[in-house]
Amino acid sequence: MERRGAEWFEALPRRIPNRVFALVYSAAILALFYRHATATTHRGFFISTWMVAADITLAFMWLNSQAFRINPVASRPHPFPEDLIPPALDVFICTADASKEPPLRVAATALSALAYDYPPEKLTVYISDDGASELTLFALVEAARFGKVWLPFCKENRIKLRCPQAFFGSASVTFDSTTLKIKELYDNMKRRVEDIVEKGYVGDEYKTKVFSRWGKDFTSLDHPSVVEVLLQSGEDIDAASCSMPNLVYVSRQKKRTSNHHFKAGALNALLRVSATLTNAPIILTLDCDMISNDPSTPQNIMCYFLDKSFNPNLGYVQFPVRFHGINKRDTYGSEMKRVFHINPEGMNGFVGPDYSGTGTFFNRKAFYGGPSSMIGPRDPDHLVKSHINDKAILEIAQDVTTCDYEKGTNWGSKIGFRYGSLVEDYYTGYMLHCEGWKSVFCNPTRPAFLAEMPIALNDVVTQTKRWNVGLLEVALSKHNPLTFGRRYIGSFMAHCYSYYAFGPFWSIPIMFYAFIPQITMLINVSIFPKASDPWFFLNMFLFLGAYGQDLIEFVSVRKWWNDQRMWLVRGLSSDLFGTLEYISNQLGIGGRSFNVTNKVDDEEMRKRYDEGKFEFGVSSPMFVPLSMAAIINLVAFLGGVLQFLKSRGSEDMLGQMVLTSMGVANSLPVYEAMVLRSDGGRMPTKITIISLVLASFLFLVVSSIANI
Ligand SMILES: O=c1ccn([C@@H]2O[C@H](COP(=O)(O)OP(=O)(O)O[C@H]3O[C@H](CO)[C@@H](O)[C@H](O)[C@H]3O)[C@@H](O)[C@H]2O)c(=O)[nH]1
Ligand SMILES: [Mn+2]
Repeated sequence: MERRGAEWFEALPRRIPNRVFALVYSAAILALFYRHATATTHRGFFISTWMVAADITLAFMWLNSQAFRINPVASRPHPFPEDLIPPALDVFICTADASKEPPLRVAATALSALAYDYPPEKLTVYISDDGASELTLFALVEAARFGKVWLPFCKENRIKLRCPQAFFGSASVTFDSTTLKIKELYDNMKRRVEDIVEKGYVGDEYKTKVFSRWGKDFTSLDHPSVVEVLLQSGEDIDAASCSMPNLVYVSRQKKRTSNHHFKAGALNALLRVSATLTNAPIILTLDCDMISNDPSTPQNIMCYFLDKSFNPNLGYVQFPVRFHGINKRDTYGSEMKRVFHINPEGMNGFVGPDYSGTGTFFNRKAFYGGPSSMIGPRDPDHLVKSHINDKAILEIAQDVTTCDYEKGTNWGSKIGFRYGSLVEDYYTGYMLHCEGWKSVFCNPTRPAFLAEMPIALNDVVTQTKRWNVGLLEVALSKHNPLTFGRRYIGSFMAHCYSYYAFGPFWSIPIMFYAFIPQITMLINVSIFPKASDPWFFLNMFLFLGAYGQDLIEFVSVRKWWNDQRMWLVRGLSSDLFGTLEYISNQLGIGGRSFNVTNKVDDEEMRKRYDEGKFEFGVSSPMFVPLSMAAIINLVAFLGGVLQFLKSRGSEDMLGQMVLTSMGVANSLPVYEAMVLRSDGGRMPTKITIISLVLASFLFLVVSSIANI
């Protein structure tokens, strides 16, 4: 399964120590289970069972994670072969809710893609608006106009960051007279858009033909399909008399009664519209907050698709999702270094990285069956000859975005982006790999894209809860990576995918280790080996070994610390609640929904975030288990300190004390938010009280069954 070809790939040196460590660590795991099987302790049945379940889950996840570590490989970029003509490129940008995704931001993202250093007659930017918002459309109309000065300005000055919002906000800009003039134009545009957004509708003075569909019966949940060409290459000329690229606004038809399949459905609609209008062989998918940070990206990746010496079955090129606006200590571990940087390198050594949903260049053919089993369209290479603004063509484009179009077809099952999981990105990439497509991870020093992450804890865990529901939808389906996937992509890749799919199960060990050692220590029940027992060192080795390896891969101690804390926080919130939501969906209670991540900035909140404070603020039930853990750990810690002072049981309890101290250190921001803070981000008193009550209850329950 290993990837060959020295000129394209470079094996990373860490794979050797990784393999050695994996051997040692797996011996330690075996020893642990040997002890579980043979040791006679005075733990009760209930606690022993949960402990074994916790340790089995940890061992299973550890086994999965080894697949990422066994053969990490970096890709070597190749210069674009000069004698080749660049193919056409269709860029897909999705937006879904103008109240959570500010129209100005969507427009700025579109501008950053329109401004690519790419032949304008070969570049088309498609916006899919699942919110069917005239405000978003208005912002895009404004962007199309502003683009006519912005594009030549960027190209003449060789600007790299071509999202106007980010560019004017960055510290390195020198404001000469031209720059100031452009900034004024941008500010005017910004003001117009923000005024309209504030009003909530587009006034008559701005109502051009493109808004004609928005009428009385037009709502975001029920409306006909809209396809509007806002810029047309060859027709629209910029301020330097060069052609503009194409810009197309699409809002697929919606009916209350049909299933829209969320983002996957939106992307499939774009696949068909673009096949009708431009049919570029290469497609870039972007979220509406993912701006381009490097105008040469499309040129740079074409080598993978065009160079004959590279794998002809290349399905997609994945860039790491990198973020701007993350605070220095990365409070919520939002960088997701493991998911977006370390693990993709691990998969790059086999079939290739998973699909992250954004920052991905696709081979259009990958959406139509396996490399050797294409299932339509009849002529995937057809060149679109008519004008994209041609009336007949636009009618076809409208037709392919109606609710009924997909009925009785393979869309979402065998072709296009796949339906059935709320992580359509993960699921689609996985299915493409199973069909035989390969992918490649491209991680240039200068980030190709910059995205944003939520800055309130509730938004963070709500996002991961949705991911968890989607992951379980794959894990517990007939496409389970370990049974189905293994047959097509091999064991290593299957374990990589399994690592994510079963991620929500982290809550089994995390809940155990957050509550049980602490409560049992309070009632003087020892559950780990004594400090003088040689087995104690085994436990310490397993604990420190896993954490240590994680730290080494992370490099920055502070970021690592916050990242491991978020792992625990997720285990006590989104992993648990995601699993519960998945179960209730399966039972038919409550429908599946894609809760769009909030991208609106609150100034006060941003200030607190930049200071590194946790943002609780809202009374979210997901804060309850982690508050309970904070309380129980603190009480146990104080109790433990007393016991140690009296030097009673210190030998028996050392392991439990180590975990409790770790729990308290991790909970410091929770105590602060409960007691010390008075700002809007403090822990709501209601949550604190509920947690106190439930923590006491849990204490009573566990202490009464601890010896059973
Ligand atoms: O019905 C929907 C719902 C969402 N979106 C768009 O999907 C994108 C991602 O949504 P967001 O709320 O930002 O979700 P995140 O969890 O931040 O997104 C991550 O996770 C998603 C899967 O859950 C992937 O689709 C994304 O690419 C990936 O960045 C956004 O551009 C949305 O506008 C739609 O087009 N239609
Ligand atoms: Mn997002």
